[in-house]
Amino acid sequence: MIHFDQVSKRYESGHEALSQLSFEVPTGEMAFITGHSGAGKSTLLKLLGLIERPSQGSISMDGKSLAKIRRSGIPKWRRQIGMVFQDHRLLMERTVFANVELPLVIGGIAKPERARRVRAALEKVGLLAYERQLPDTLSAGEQQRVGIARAIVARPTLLIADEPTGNLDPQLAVEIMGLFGEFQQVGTTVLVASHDLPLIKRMKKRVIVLDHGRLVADLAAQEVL
Ligand SMILES: Nc1ncnc2c1ncn2[C@@H]1O[C@H](COP(=O)(O)OP(=O)(O)OP(=O)(O)O)[C@@H](O)[C@H]1O
Repeated sequence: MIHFDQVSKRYESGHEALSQLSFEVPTGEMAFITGHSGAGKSTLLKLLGLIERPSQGSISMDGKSLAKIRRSGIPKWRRQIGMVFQDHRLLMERTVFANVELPLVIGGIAKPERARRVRAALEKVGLLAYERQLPDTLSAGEQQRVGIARAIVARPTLLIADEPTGNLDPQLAVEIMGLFGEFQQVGTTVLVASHDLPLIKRMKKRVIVLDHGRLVADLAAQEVL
């Protein structure tokens, strides 16, 4: 269970990106975070990844307060979270295999186990045949799938994705969102920031709507028409 309790985030510029945000996401649920540009979607996900800290309020996951995690504990925290970005942030001079392997290297997983898990993750996103290639020989959609494989390879309990389909054509976007749905089906909690309303409606998952940093609507999956 993720719990945001009266969370506000004011950047050093003085801008309040999130205001008194409270909501819960049960373990294993998939939810979209939507809202206009600047509504605070990325900020919300950054708080979960401990890329930013709240100015007020508290965030917890499975009863553990994120405020208690110090700087030295951040790498360990991030190992249980998979993060996907719009600009996938792949290492272009490393192979697809090496990119996906990276979180496992950082996590100290032994080599044979790494190879097994990397191949399982690549198979999941349909890219096993590409493991020796460099990312820039792949299409945009394929590169995004490498980013997703990297995010799930360490079997995170929480997957967060910030506009993961922003650069993709509609058909590819549907496929990528479908992949997130599959991860949810195997028990991962999935939070996706997106402003692609037609695609969100199609997915029929919970939708949390932000407006100028405030939560203005929270629709259960069955309310999404
Ligand atoms: N590091 C920062 N310093 C100052 N202000 C910031 C910072 N990051 C974000 N903001 C501001 O906070 C507000 C929320 O930004 P955020 O990126 O969370 O919105 P968003 O909903 O993800 O927008 P978009 O859809 O355009 O990515 C915006 O007004 C933005 O300019």
